[in-house]
Amino acid sequence: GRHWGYGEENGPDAWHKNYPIAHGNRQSPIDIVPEDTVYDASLPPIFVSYDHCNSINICNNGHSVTVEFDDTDDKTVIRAGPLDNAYRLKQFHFHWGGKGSQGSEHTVRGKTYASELHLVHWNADKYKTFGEAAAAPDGLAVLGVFLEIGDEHRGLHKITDALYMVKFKGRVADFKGFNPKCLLPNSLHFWTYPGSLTTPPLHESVTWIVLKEPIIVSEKQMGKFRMLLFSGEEEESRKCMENNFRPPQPLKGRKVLASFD
Ligand SMILES: CN[C@H]1CN(c2cccc(OC)c2)S(=O)(=O)c2sc(S(N)(=O)=O)cc21
Ligand SMILES: [Zn+2]
Repeated sequence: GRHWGYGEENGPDAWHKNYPIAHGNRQSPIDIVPEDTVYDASLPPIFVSYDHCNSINICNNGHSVTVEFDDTDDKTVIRAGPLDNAYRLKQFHFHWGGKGSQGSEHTVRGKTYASELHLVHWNADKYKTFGEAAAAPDGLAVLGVFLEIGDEHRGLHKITDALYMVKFKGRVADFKGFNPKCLLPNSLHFWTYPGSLTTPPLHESVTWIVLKEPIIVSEKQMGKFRMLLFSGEEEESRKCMENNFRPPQPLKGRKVLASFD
């Protein structure tokens, strides 16, 4: 049937037809209003252990470009912060705009960024498989990092130089030994709130950890993401992969905690 996407017909406003949870009480992304967040001095810092990094491949899934990791043991995890367990890195991917500075999913007092990086982790202490965790209320933790246009980012080059290999939907290429630690900003100050996947199946299983400090990337590097296609090689209509972001969703009374004052 009609697969979900970001077009006129199958975009975020239509997702509720096949995924009624789209109108749920803990949907993501949200607009983060700093003055409405609650500073929680008891929130420990997040602890990122990405040292034994083991990326496997880079893939164009028709919605974004993802880098997948070997999550068969606790080599690459995040802990602490709002989390009660160690959460294993499964994949990271991006959302971005068509031009200028829209493209992020979370916004900060209405400000959009050019792109947003999502590092997707699952609670392997508590759940046996990723799929099981992805459907559980405390199953996933996604670390969100804003990308702002400025000077070029040295760590992002390895990614943007590999995008030509996965131009078309369905393409997968080897992409070993990439350590996403180089994509994190200096400060790990974060906002956190209970939310959902921002794409179908929209499971309300994500503890969101959104870093306040953006990383800086160049317009040229962002342009390389827009050379990706939503469509497969065999399709005649070639649609550039861009504006693959869901707009902010109702907060529905949720509290956003801040790890910093
Ligand atoms: C297509 N995008 C999603 C893919 N996933 C997925 C795949 C299979 C099953 C499943 O639930 C059972 C989820 S995922 O968990 O890796 C994520 S994380 C995420 S975001 N933008 O909120 O960070 C979107 C998606
Ligand atoms: Zn995402």
